[in-house]
Amino acid sequence: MSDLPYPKIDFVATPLDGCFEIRPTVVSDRRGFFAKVFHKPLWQKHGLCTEFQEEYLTYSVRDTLRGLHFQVPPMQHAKVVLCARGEVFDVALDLRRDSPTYGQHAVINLSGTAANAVYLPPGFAHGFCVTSDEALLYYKQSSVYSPAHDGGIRWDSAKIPWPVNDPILSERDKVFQTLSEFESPFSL
Ligand SMILES: Cc1cn([C@H]2C[C@H](O)[C@@H](COP(=O)(O)OP(=O)(O)O[C@H]3O[C@@H](C)C(=O)[C@@H](O)[C@H]3O)O2)c(=O)[nH]c1=O
Repeated sequence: MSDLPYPKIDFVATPLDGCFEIRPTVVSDRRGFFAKVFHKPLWQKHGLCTEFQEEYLTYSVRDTLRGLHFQVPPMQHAKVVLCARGEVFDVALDLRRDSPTYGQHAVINLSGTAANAVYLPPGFAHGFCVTSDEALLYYKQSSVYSPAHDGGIRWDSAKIPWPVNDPILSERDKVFQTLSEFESPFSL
């Protein structure tokens, strides 16, 4: 018996080491579709974290932008983000100070119909912008939420080609430090 999952899951490397798009095979029939995202042995084979401390959902309307968020050490975490409904322009920003891609980002378009997800290792900031009328995002994180370690980079300071110029932002997200002001506590 094969140890590979059915339906198949593809791991698409981004230019940022350790950050992946996870693409499940979507199997459709008259009822709708089935897609398997998580398969512990295969995630381990790709070097991904498989032990998570929190899972949560967020719902957002079109043009909402949340981010760019991270938790600093010792409460840093790996994060998995899946768009269960709608479409988002999702961004991973490398904040590992000794990384050859420090300050660079990857864009992954997530959608509820593709059932794809992004895996961000520790040392990344995450954000997204909603490009459909509404979007439901499902997260897994490898450490618990810690307000004292929760931080961010201002959304418009990292040369990210966001699909909106005037997004809906939280008051907190409007006033984060810029990427150039940020002194990274993350290492590879
Ligand atoms: C993230 C988080 C927030 N909260 C609280 C704090 C606040 O009262 C309320 C909403 O928090 P925020 O405004 O920070 O939520 P939000 O802006 O949606 O934060 C999220 O943004 C995206 C981009 C991510 O990557 C997530 O990990 C998370 O940081 O929920 C928790 O209780 N637990 C949590 O894990």
